[in-house]
Amino acid sequence: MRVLLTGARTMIATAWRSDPRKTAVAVALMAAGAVAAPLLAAALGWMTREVVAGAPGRAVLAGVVVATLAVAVLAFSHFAHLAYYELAELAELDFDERVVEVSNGSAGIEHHERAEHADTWTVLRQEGRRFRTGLEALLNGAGLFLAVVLTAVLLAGRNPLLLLLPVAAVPPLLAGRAAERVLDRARTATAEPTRAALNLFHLATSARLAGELRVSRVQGELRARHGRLWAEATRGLWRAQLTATCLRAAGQVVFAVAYVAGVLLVVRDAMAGRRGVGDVVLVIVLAAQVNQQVATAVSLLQDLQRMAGAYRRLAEVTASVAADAPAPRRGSPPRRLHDGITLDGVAFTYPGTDAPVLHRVDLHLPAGATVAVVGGNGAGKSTLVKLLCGFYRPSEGRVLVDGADLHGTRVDEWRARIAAGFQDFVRYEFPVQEVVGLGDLPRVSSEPAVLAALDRADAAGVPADLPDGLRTHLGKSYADGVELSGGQWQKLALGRALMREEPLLLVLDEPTSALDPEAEHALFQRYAEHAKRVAARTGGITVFVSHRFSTVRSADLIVVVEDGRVVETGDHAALTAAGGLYAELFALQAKAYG
Ligand SMILES: Nc1ncnc2c1ncn2[C@@H]1O[C@H](COP(=O)(O)OP(=O)(O)OP(=O)(O)O)[C@@H](O)[C@H]1O
Repeated sequence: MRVLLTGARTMIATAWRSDPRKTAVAVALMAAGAVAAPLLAAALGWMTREVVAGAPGRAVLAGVVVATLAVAVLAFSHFAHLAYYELAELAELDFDERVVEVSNGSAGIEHHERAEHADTWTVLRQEGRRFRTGLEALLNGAGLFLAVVLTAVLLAGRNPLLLLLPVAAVPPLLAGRAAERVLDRARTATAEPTRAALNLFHLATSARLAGELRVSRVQGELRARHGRLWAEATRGLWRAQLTATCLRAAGQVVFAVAYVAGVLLVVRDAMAGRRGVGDVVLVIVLAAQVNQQVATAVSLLQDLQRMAGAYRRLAEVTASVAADAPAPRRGSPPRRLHDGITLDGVAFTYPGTDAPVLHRVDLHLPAGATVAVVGGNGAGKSTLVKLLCGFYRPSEGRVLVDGADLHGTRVDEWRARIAAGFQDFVRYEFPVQEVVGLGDLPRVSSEPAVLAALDRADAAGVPADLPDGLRTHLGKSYADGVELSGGQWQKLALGRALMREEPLLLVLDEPTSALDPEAEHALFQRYAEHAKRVAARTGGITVFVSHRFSTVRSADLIVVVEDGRVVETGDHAALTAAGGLYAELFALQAKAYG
């Protein structure tokens, strides 16, 4: 209930903040439309009385009132709908913005990785779309409340026993709430197959992946798996729908009995001469409205509960993201590195898993060095990079930046001093200028800065080949958007990573996997020279993760990672002379590339 009230308050406050006049008009129209219905029943009773009494003048007047109220019942809610349509859009936008804010609201990325949060995110993304209904329900609910009060007053005036009619509306309401709880549980329980099915649907309809799917001829298999997952989710939801429908029907039966009893009561009063025929008409119409009011209340309650459920989930996620947040940090990163970055006995296990991914890593990355991290798939290279960026805190040990624990350093300041290019990069569907410029937000509009970054990334040719150069809009979401090749997207992403000119730490986690080995090698050489010049001023470190040994041979320090352990470190000459894993793998790759 508290969540429901909080959700309702938040929605109304959002609507009021965004447009007080429209909110007031919507509420007023809704209220007028709601009270018009019981007033119509009263006017019908009045008209009947006048007709029976043979008073044509008053009967005509009553008829005009009846007609006016009948039109009002239809028209008011229609106009109110127009008024609150825009408000509902704003409420939905507000909710979406909160979800985005919470999603990015912590320094780390733990809350995205935890399986127990994944279901909540799935439901939240879907529920955001239903917010329009939530606000409508709220406004309709306020109008309904007025209508119920007026109806109760009119009924009590005919026979106090008729007040039991609204009381009989309670069981359907309770049944409706129970039904919604059943559905809510089912939605959470089926979130996993729903998410998996949506993922398969996305794979099977993505233009980017269409080629691979055709070549590997897995479309049929994907369709079958999608069908199975969908059927599993639907089965769970259907069972819950069945239970919910039975619960609601049981509640409605209770009211139906009370309705029949109420009408019989007033008919008996009329036959005994205690009531006129006008009162019978009034009660028959009003009692039917109570029925309608109950049905509306039940469905409104469902919408409101659904909205409250979405707010509850949002509150849970917000609380857990806040709980994941580290204690306030005081330290600032140095302006330049003197000693470098040290991993001191670092071990790491991903949250929600048991198996350690890094085991007691001791490693020193000297200031000003270009460092290459090599190793097989799943060795732990990207995890190492994530710890350097401060996405996670090591489970054991410390990451020291010039001797100061990274955990005690303000994350936002550390992030402002580093730059990164990831294997899994973002494809922003913006103009090229922004796609690259976003790597250094304050200079997002600076053309010279973007051109220089593209030059460092050896990617100046990408905009040069596009119809509007840096102004070319990218991506398929726009009619005039241009689609790039995987390698071109990757080059722009690399340019973005190189926007910051003097980072203390630049991590490039396989940012060139779509390039051929020679291009990658040339790029690394070129960038390493630039990095050396910058490093002389700032002591900045460049960490390059790659599978290709030919690329990394000129690095000052090569770190070989295997099964979560650093097994060798040194430069190319030292490592080949040592004749260990690096020497073996280097020789293997050299032979393979001829
Ligand atoms: N978010 C995660 N949650 C749980 N385990 C993870 C997560 N990310 C990676 N792992 C596990 O950690 C191990 C190391 O993964 P990591 O991505 O660091 O390897 P990598 O050396 O970068 O591999 P690749 O070269 O294939 O990219 C793997 O066994 C992987 O399954």
